[in-house]
Amino acid sequence: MKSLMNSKFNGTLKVPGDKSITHRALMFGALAAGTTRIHYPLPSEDTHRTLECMRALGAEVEQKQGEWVVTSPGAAQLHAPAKTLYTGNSGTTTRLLTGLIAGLGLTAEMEGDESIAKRPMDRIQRPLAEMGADISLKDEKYPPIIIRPARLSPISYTMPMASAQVKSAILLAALYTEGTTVIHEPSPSRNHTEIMLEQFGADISAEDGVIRLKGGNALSASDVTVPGDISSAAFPIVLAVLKPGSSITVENVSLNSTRSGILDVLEMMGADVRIEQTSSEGEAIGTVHASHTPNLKGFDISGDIIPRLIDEIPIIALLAAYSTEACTVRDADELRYKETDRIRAVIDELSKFGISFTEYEDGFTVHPGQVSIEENTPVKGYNDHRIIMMLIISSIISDTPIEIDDVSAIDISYPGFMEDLEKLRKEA
Ligand SMILES: O=C(O)C1=C[C@@H](OP(=O)(O)O)[C@@H](O)[C@H](O)C1
Ligand SMILES: C=C(OP(=O)(O)O)C(=O)O
Repeated sequence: MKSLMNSKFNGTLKVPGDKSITHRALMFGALAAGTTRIHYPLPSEDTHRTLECMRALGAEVEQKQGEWVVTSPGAAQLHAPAKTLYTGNSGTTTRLLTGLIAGLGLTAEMEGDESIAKRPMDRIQRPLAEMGADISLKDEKYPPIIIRPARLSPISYTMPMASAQVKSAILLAALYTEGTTVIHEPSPSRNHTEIMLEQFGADISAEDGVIRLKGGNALSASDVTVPGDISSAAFPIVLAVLKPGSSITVENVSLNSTRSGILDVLEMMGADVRIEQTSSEGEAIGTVHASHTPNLKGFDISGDIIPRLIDEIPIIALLAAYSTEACTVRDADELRYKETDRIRAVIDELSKFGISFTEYEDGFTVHPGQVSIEENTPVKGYNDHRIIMMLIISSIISDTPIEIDDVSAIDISYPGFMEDLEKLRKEA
């Protein structure tokens, strides 16, 4: 990390593929008979967990450079896994797969790492049980998850929280039911499942927060090209905005409006960020140019924008620390149920750099002030990739090395993160 101090960051970058889209392409590829080619998938810890689970259900997945090829006998020929499925650190794998397996009427046991063991699964168990699924949880809430065969029926479900994982688990379970499942979303959450299901031939519509899926259509294998992940791009983009002398371009990144809330926040703050959309068919894709901007304005965000930037809130907290005005995030209680309690983690660790917060149950206010890091301050990454990458960016901006307990979790979502920063580095 020392080599990244006293530097400017300039140049053009392509970040690794979108994690949410890669998970879904593997799952839909396994459900569709035939061959699905996934171009530029994200080869990360989390997506490898989904890949291995699809193999355990009977799909073949060939990993080539820049392409994964899923060959499946089709949903009806998939089988119960021989062993407990291991979902590692991945909430998306755990929740979506529970819906998928319940929908296929198979038996399976599923467990993950220490963090997954603390993430609530009753949020998917409830609607799936309403459909008729037989799912047991530890203490009625946590993994390990046991799924037993059952015949499912469509439901009409109003989601209590905006969660693409809950929505997607229900949609996957609904694929093979007779009739139409209707889901009401309180706020728009990421819609990759809806976009990809349509591409794979499902009878699905989404309008004004209501998603309708008519079960019974077999999915057709289809090729998927995965754009760069905006949640990964967020780190170099914020680095460029905060670091004097920096200016970067991120190409081929997802601009899906259910994911691009961080770009709206940067605009509210008056950051020098320019966006060019290059494709709007299916998943919107484009280029983001970001340059250093002094005197950033404050922001006050809550409501519908929150699911659109939920995973970016740790790095947005750092951005807020460099604003000349107070910045507030509310309605983000979902952050307490991620890899770690991200509200606590952000406040506990950034407070060590002299950043002043007011904490709320559902968010925080960052107060304007001087960020000052003492050399080699020990900080915790909580094994949470997004917290660790945010801490690394904070250290680089301050030109002060810090001691992070463990950085290996970066590979959950952004393999090559440090190498990408190194490529953009120019001596100051
Ligand atoms: O569906 C997905 O791919 C994801 C949904 C979000 O979680 P929730 O559904 O819990 O909001 C997000 O935080 C996660 O990183 C990925
Ligand atoms: C919350 C995240 O992922 P998951 O829920 O899949 O573990 C994330 O990537 O920030």
